[in-house]
Amino acid sequence: SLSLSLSLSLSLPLSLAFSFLTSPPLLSLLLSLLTSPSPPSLLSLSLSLSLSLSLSLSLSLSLSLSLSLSLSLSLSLSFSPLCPSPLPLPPLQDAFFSHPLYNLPSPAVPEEDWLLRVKPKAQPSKESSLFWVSTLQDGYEDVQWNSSSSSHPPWLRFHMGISRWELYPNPDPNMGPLVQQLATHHIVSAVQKSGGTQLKLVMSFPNYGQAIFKPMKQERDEETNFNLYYFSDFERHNAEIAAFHLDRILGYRRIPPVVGRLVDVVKDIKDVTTDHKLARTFFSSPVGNTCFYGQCSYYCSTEHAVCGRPTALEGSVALMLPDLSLAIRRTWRSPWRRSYSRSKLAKWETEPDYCSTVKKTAPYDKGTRLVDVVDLAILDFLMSNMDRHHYETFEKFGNDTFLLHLDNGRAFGRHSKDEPSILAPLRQCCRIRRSTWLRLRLLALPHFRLSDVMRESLGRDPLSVATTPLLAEPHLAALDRRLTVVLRAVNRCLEEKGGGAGTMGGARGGVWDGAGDEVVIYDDMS
Ligand SMILES: Nc1ncnc2c1ncn2[C@@H]1O[C@H](COP(=O)(O)OP(=O)(O)OP(=O)(O)O)[C@@H](O)[C@H]1O
Ligand SMILES: [Mn+2]
Repeated sequence: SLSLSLSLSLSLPLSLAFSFLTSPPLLSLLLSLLTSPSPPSLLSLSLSLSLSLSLSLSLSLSLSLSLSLSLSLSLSLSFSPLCPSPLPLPPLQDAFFSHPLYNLPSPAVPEEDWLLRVKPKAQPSKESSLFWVSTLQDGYEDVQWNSSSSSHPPWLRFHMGISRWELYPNPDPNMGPLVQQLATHHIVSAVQKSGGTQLKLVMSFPNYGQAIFKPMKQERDEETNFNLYYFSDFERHNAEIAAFHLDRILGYRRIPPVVGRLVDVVKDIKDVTTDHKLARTFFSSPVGNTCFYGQCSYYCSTEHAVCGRPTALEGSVALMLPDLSLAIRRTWRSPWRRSYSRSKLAKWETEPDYCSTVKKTAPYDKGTRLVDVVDLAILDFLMSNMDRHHYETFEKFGNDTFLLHLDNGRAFGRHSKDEPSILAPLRQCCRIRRSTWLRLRLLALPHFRLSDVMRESLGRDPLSVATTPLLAEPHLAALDRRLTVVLRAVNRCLEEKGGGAGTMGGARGGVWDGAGDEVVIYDDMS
């Protein structure tokens, strides 16, 4: 079944097999079939099952049925109990992202630079369809997911759009529908995600999409206790959301989409979970709120439970990357990793010439890897994330590829203080991509001010449409302050190295010839 999955034929039986493999519960599978919006016959079935359906909804649904399948898909979003109607999200494209610096000419993506490929005429094997017919008699046979991308659900279109240099393009017409679904789609299953230190859940949607849910643990305007080490800090759901926006505004596009969402602890988690260990940790607090704490190595105890009000719980929902069986990821230890000890310092903190060693070490001695680590350091400095011990890449692309910026929950903990050491890669190596540098300078201009662009961008998150801003104003102000620190660091490098801006011949992925150790600006634009 692994080789079948690899062919990614996108037929329903196969994706069923797939979702069965990735999320064990058969029950949720049945449920997802019932609520699957794809085939009209099934849709009406799920309609008749739904009690809370209003007249206007069924009207618009039948309308959309005659129009197209994908339309009915987005309409079924309104089933979520906490979101009675689709949120009025403004269009995601705006003047800012139309700027030429966000639309650099790039050659067409060669076939081998896509992470996943659809086999155009792949048919499910007899064996696998028979296997599924036995349990799910009628229903899915009519479904035709073909290679035309308009028939794919947004999460799948996102997966199909991942390439060697970015997770998604700009502009991305798929981003709106994808964000909308993450924010409103019916949750058919929620189980604890294994691995990692803090509590998080994997949620599944009726169209087989999956997402990682991190619950709110800290109020948005709360600052992290100054006596707390970065490695014992809480993870913040709004940091995950804000990091996605910031990464996109910096023009990186290396963080999977994350949205804010209010879930119902009972209906969306407790009632649908097949995770017995998780289910056992639910309880009612003294004031009658429903709480749970799960099982993990930090903060998973009654004292650190997450609680609904009385059942509504805020959290971040991050789209899951393609399953590891389809796209293996490689984990790299960051050369500027902290010691994760209260008493020890890391090598880079004591050796002033640390970067010259890194520059000679593979894979940092060639290509874009070093400037990509600098890009990541800039993102982390802006949001004050000290917890970047590792980063990941897609194995398929070898060393010439972008870095995934996953796990940003410990960012945006403090606004009143900057952490200069996070910028060490930039300060010590004195190298930065030209495109990054130019975009940073753009974001320092009064009419494109970083804090303003962030405020506007975050304002489009479904959660801030519904409640209060996702980042408190002092955090936004800190972004502008830190941006000037980054630009000053680049200027200092240029002064020290005699304005050593030069072309290195190689554009994206070009081979670093090692000749220009003095070059500050890595030319990725020629
Ligand atoms: N959007 C995603 N899609 C798929 N896998 C993901 C995604 N985000 C994170 N992961 C994987 O899950 C792992 C744990 O997630 P994350 O790092 O966010 O949690 P954590 O509790 O902070 O973990 P740790 O304590 O190890 O840092 C990551 O190392 C990554 O491999
Ligand atoms: Mn982490």
